[in-house]
Amino acid sequence: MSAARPVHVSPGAAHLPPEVLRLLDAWLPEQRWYPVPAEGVTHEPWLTVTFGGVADVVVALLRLVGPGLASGDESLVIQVPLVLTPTAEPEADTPDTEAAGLIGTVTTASGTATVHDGGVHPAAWHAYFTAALPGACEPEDCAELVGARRISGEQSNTSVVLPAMPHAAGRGGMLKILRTVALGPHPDVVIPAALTEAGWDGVPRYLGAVGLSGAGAGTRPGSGSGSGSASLPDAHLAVLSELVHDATDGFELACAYAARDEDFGERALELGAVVAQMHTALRRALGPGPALEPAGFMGVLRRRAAEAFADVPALAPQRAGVTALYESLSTRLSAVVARGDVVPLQAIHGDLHLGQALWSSDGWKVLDFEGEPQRPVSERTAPDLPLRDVAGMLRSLDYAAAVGQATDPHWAAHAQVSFLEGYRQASNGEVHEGTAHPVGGATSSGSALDVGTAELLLRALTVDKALYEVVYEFRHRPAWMHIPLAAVDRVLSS
Ligand SMILES: Nc1ncnc2c1ncn2[C@@H]1O[C@H](COP(=O)(O)OP(=O)(O)O)[C@@H](O)[C@H]1O
Ligand SMILES: O=P(O)(O)O[C@H]1O[C@H](CO)[C@@H](O[C@H]2O[C@H](CO)[C@@H](O)[C@H](O)[C@H]2O)[C@H](O)[C@H]1O
Repeated sequence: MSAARPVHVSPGAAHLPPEVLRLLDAWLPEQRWYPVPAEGVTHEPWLTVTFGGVADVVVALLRLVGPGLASGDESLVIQVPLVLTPTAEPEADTPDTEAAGLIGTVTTASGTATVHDGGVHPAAWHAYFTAALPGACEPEDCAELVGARRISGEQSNTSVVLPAMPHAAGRGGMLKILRTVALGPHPDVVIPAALTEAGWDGVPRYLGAVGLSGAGAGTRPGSGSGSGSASLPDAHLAVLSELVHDATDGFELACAYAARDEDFGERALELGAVVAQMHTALRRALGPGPALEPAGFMGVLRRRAAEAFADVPALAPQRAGVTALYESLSTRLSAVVARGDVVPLQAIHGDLHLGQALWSSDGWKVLDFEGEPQRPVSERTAPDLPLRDVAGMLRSLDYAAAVGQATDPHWAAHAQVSFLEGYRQASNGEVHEGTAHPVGGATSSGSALDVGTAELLLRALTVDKALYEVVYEFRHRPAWMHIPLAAVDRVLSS
């Protein structure tokens, strides 16, 4: 056993020869987690991270520079862990070596080295793991990493299952290497840490994190230490949590029900209750936010819609309907505020969908508090309306009906009504404590949204989510673009 490994941070491309950077320029845009369309984008080395006592693992933090991308502190930064291994012979590129994460071989003045993707390499997993957990093992006898494997699939980050890792409640860990690094404490660290500390068991228990400048807010004291320089930016690189055993992905579960036309009502009801409890736990753990300010809120909705219209020409016919819906909402919200009512904001999940929920023998567990990865982090972490998460789940149930090819035309609507009922029932418990409105997240202490405004708000947030999804599908899965496009149509004509 050793102490937690210190993390060393150097500016620019220290430890990374230009040959490696050139290799990455070609490889990065092909990765599923690459966050933007690659055309015209260059990769500018920002920081390089190494781990004390580990020779061959180097993490490149690269700023994405290009047309339409934010710059300076707002830049999109991607995390690229690499394993550089000196070798005598260049390794041939075959399907086997690709699966093992071989990016290529470089020859520099100091010799020839293979370059592997650290996201799929045990040496890098070990480096992160021992940086997150004090007293963790050495690589040669690391029982904790036995059987470790990266999970496959459409992920925005890189997650590694550690089935043998012991913890207070049993065995099994999940190491998540964050592919998009944000300046400041990362919500996928801070929120699970706060919910775990508050004792809410609807989230996999938080165990530790890796950060640049020491333990950021919400990390275990002493874990993930950086090299301690006061000038280092605060940013998280990875998070470690308990593995939820025998879990089924919520989206796969719902699609399987939809494919059989089986009633998903009971599961959806339970999920609604868990989402309501999550909102209560977040409000208690992180405190209430400020009141919603209609002009600013509507400004953000309109800007996001304008961005979606600019990105996806197929959305053009919806522009007038979206504008009219937002206009009605703006008028109603202004009236709410004018009569002295307050709509409080709070920490929310921010990108809630069925794939962020695991169904286990212990009920539903909620994952991935990163927020919508395509949004700037300041927007993602800002206090928001809990109703935004509700809209996210409603959209997801619609996706499950479409992807699972439910033939029952009421499958999605029935699941959505059950979800809302579960949310309402669990929120009603809260009203007695004077903290939450059963639908809209407004306070019950003399200042609630009227039902009409709450419903309009939910429609607008559903459209906002569906527009985000249209852009997401346009970039990543064009064959599914019809699903959110149809939803925009439906909400506008309802
Ligand atoms: N603690 C956990 N226990 C079991 N499975 C998990 C856990 N955390 C994540 N997963 C699985 O990994 C997948 C990806 O995790 P997630 O945090 O959503 O990553 P991403 O941001 O890359 O989408 C989830 O859909 C889930 O199937
Ligand atoms: O991978 P993340 O969890 O970061 O989220 C992104 O990818 C999701 C898809 O993997 C995407 O979700 C959309 O598709 C889901 C079905 O695959 C559906 O259940 C969701 O409702 C829908 O939004 C998510 O929007 C995106 O941020």
